[in-house]
Amino acid sequence: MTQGAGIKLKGKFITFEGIDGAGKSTHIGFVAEFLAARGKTVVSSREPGGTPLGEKLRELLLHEKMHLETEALLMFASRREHIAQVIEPGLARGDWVLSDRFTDASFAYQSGGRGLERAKMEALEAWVHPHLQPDLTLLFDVPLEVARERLDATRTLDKFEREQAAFFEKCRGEYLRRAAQFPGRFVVIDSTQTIPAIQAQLSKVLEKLL
Ligand SMILES: Nc1ncnc2c1ncn2[C@@H]1O[C@H](COP(=O)(O)OP(=O)(O)OP(=O)(O)O)[C@@H](O)[C@H]1O
Ligand SMILES: Cc1cn([C@H]2C[C@H](O)[C@@H](COP(=O)(O)O)O2)c(=O)[nH]c1=O
Repeated sequence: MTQGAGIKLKGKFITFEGIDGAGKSTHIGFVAEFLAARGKTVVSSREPGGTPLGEKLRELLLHEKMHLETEALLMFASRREHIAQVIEPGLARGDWVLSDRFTDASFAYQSGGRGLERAKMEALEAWVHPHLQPDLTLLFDVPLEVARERLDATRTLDKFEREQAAFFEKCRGEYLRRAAQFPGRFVVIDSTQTIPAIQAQLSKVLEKLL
């Protein structure tokens, strides 16, 4: 059970991670329906974003050039608001909170991809959510050529999605490093599988958490 500082958090917190185009957003709806069908109240959200202020920060983060440390700080500013307004109130009510990305994305993108020292990221994490970690992190893992093909087929690319292959290799590497560091909360999903095969795997993982 996730614990806040002195606050009993009764719900469960599940995060969805992966490089852009890995397929995580595709599966959030499935997980929400799976849990709702089993009587859970589900809150689905995303980062950066998830609150009115967070969505404004998202626009800046996805479309404006900025210093790397500004980018990291704004990611955590959006997160602080998201935790205060959405994540902790939801968990305190006993809801299941699903977030399309959380702090692992900052490690993957700002540290892995862009090279910001991990110690700075750890300091921000310790400041912004010292007592909160996901109960489960689903890491959708794909080779970046597959992710790129999926993105190119579907949308206009934002600032991150326009990055070069080497950037995404480093993001993916950092995600996999964190999955190895925290095996108790990460489940790595081979996202080259078909959508039904992934949903079957997700069902088994979720059954264990119910
Ligand atoms: N397992 C899969 N097989 C084939 N296509 C998939 C699979 N998973 C997702 N897709 C397709 O790939 C595209 C990107 O998926 P999705 O938007 O879920 O990725 P994402 O990881 O959330 O990307 P981003 O982080 O950039 O939002 C979508 O068109 C989706 O239908
Ligand atoms: C939370 C978070 C996100 N990012 C990046 C990762 C993605 O490229 C975008 C968000 O877009 P999505 O389509 O909603 O996945 O933001 C990041 O660099 N650092 C973070 O902490």
